Amino acid sequence: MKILIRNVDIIQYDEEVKIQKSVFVGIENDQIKFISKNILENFAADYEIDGKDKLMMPGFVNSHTHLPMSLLRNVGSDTSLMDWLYNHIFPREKNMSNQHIYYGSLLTLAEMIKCGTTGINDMYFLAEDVCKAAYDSGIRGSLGVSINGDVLKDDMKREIRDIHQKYNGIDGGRIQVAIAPHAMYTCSREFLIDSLHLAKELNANIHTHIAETKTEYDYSIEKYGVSPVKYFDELGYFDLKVMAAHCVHLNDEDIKILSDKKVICLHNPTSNLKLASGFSPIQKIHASGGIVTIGTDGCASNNNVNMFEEMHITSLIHKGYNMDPTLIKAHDVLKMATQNGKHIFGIDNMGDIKEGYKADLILIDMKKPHLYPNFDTVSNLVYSAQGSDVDTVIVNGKILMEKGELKTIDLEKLYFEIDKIIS
Ligand SMILES: CSC[C@H]1O[C@@H](n2cnc3c(O)ncnc32)[C@H](O)[C@@H]1O
Ligand SMILES: [Zn+2]
Repeated sequence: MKILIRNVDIIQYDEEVKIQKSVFVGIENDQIKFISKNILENFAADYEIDGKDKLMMPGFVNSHTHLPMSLLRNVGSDTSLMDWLYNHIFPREKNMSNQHIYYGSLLTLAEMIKCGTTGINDMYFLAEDVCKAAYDSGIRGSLGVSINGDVLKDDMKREIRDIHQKYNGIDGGRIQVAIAPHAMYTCSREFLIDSLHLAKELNANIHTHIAETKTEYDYSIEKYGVSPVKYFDELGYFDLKVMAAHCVHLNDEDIKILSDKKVICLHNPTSNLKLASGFSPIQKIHASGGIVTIGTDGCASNNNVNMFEEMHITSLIHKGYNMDPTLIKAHDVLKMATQNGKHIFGIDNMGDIKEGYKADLILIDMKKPHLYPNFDTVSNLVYSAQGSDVDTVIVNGKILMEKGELKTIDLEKLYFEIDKIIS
């Protein structure tokens, strides 16, 4: 499939921020084939998009999500993490069927695509249905099969191997399967060691929650004599690629470990604010050369999956909390929310608008009162833009939304199916 986008402005921000006005962008299969002031003569497009008044940028990678939790949106609001999980969420999750997982995932994916997300890093149970929904939606996904308990039983291992076999690497690597032990406080030491062995056997990445609350940090010190980060490090986790959600309660040694071992720190500012878990020291992780990405967490602790909001909040809270307006600059936030997602997928040529890069990109409608006048495009995107400004979404060279209309998800049918299963 060849797509031609005419007269579009593009933003590139790998290093310096660069804007190119009114160019032609050609997409062939999953990649950006050319960016040019003139159309390539031998490029016979199958489909054309008018890019006038639109800005093309890389799509968002929502780096920590629990897709089916849209069906639990607003459950247990105004409680702490442990109260929320054990008294409100876990009891309801026990009753979730495969249908809840599939349609709940699809609902979240619809919301995500509408707000410009092109890649996700998820973890949930009954993950085969999450994988199916992600595959069907066309999004790029790293999908964690979530597990927890005292003993990693044979049936759990079988489930993981089966899902991995069925989905890992399909559609040219668009879908990847990870192993997701929930957290140190819901998994025994033996369970975590066995999960690590399984990840090594499958050559899979690991996605888990680390150091989210002070309660978890204190529990770790009391039970194991070390911080949660050090605990995972001593188990050998960081020899593999680990995607660590939250990373809020960290000491200086933890920050050095996370940065040295190239752990991908998944920052979830809204969830951390709503559950009052604390403020992750991302400016220190960033300054010490660590990898920081941004995620919404599940939409029951947020309560939406809009990455524009997440960027805005990331920038504001760290400035405010540290009383330093120079911290976490708009350019850094934009990279954390988009480009840094490439580390999750292990794909070097993604996260910028360049020839030869993955065609995971979005068009923003810049002709909006709240984006006028446009003196500083990066600040405009981080501080002023809204999810509803997203006009078109392309992933792996396939159009998932055009002019605000979803192409891979039938919303009316989806609402109908959801009404059936929740009634
Ligand atoms: C077993 S699937 C994932 C599991 O995680 C739960 N969850 C959602 N948000 C959080 C969070 O912020 N910290 C810890 N656990 C969380 C979710 O409800 C699922 O049970
Ligand atoms: Zn989470």
